[in-house]
Amino acid sequence: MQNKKESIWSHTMTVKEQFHTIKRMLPFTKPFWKQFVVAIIFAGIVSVINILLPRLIQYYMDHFLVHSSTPLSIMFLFAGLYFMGAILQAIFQFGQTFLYAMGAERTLERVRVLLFRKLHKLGMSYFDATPAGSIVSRVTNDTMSLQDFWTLFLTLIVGVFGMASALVAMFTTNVKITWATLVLLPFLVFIIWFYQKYSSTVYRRMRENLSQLNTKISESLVGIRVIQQFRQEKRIETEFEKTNNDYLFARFSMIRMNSLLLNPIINLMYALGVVIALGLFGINAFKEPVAAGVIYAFVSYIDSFYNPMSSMMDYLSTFQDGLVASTRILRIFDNENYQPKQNEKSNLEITEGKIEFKHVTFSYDGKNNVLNDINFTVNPGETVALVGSTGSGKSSTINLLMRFYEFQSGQILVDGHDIREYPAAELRKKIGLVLQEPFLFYGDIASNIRMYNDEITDDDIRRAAQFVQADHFIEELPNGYHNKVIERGAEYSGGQRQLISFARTVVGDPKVLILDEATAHIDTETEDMIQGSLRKMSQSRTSLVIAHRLSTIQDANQILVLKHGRIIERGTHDELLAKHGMYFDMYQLQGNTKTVPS
Ligand SMILES: Nc1ncnc2c1ncn2[C@@H]1O[C@H](COP(=O)(O)OP(=O)(O)OP(=O)(O)O)[C@@H](O)[C@H]1O
Repeated sequence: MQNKKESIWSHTMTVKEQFHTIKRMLPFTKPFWKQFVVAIIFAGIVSVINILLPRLIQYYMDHFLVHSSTPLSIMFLFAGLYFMGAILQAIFQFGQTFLYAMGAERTLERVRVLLFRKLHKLGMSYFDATPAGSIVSRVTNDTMSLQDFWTLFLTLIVGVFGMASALVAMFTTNVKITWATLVLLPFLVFIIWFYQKYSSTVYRRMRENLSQLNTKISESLVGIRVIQQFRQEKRIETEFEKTNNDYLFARFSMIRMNSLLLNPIINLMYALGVVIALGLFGINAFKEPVAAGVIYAFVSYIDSFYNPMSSMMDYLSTFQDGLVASTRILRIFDNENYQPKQNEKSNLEITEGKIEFKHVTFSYDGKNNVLNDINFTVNPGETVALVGSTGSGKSSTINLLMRFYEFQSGQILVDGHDIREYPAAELRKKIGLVLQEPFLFYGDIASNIRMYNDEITDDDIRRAAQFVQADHFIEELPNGYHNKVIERGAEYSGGQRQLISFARTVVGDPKVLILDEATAHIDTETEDMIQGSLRKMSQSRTSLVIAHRLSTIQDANQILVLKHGRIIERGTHDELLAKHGMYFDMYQLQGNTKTVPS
């Protein structure tokens, strides 16, 4: 859930933080620096042409237009020159906008790719702590905010060029009158300062409201079943309407502020500048005649001076947005919460499938141990079952073997070697995991079994499906193995999804098989059907099985009973029943009294 107090959007960045963030974002533009430099040079050329064009008109007015008999050829010459200048300006303007926008887009694309790459390197603990919605919003919304951020730089560069060149032109036209028109400058600076301060608050509020709106939408979509089941629609709708309303009012504030401060005030300042200039030129005219062309050029320069102001201010308002988005993105890049490290250079292979846990202790948060001094061995081909009440640490044990989390002390050995000594690919290939909630990808059944491993042939897929007895239902589908799988496999039953994931696991022929409540979603009939297959699968493989239904693990070579992260009992099914301990109680609770040995 989005916590209002913790939201990064509510934090106003100091100037030092802003500079630091910009400095860190700039290297992303490095591969495209040539485009940016050319775009900036073009922006300079556009500003120069912008100054030269009024000069041309000024020259024409003061040297030719004042005479009643200007030859047509001169008129055409100046018209032609002006037109060519305007065309040149348009070409450079196009080049500047195009090159800069392409550079900015490429930079965004690069940031997105690097971000996505980085996300896949992060460990599970990062994903435990960060809601999926928030990660999606970083890769999509935040990178989009960066677009405005980069555009602002161009707008600023173009604006500064435009204003500076206009100022130089004004000074070269009339120094005194230029100083007089600059009387308005402090007021302008005050408006910019005020706008920047007020707009960042308004935009921040808008961002926060939007973020809450997104959280509400994603929460209600993810929990749609629970919402409908518990008739929460009204409450969710009311909450959504309130958040939406807050967002609307935040936008109203923004519209009010922009409507007042952007164009009207800047236009007013421009008009005042023109009035001052014309007034002073008028006073000067009492002493000596003032050329009309000079007045025309000066008024044009005042326009060029004020014109970039509103677009610069407009982008300034989203500047904070871009900075905050950058900070959020940089936080992902800075995250050191990586997947546990493996020795990627080693050539070690898992050939036997022997698993040993030696004094393994583990905690998710570094404070509270969820596994304490875990010791057990699974010999090649053996099946070891983990049982225990909910929260006792069964899944955590498997999470360590799958290297989803790094453990704090002890050792996990595979075929006698430290698990860290194997390259990640070898572990993933030789240790097959079937999860409680099988996840299917968009595509078809074959691609979900093959998992984009080109070494796996269509025959392999068929054999794997037959092995887990998924072939019957797959072949009855309209397109068989090429039947479509939509997102998360929503069109298949829990049991069917489970069977597909079984086939996916066995097709790679792993040495070690890990089944986490693998039969939880399968009805009794299907379960009976696949229990045989599971036994077959386990025969040649080392298996570590989590099961709540104790009847399914009676044949295990060893059963480990966990409680509060410790193994409190171990032995075969019969040995444990004879102990009359926790396993015995659990077994009886499941209504299995008849088979309990006396
Ligand atoms: N990602 C996590 N972050 C922090 N704590 C966790 C995480 N996953 C599990 N835990 C905690 O670790 C302890 C052991 O959980 P674990 O999932 O291993 O139990 P389990 O025996 O598999 O339970 P169940 O049978 O309900 O699946 C619990 O107290 C749980 O709250």
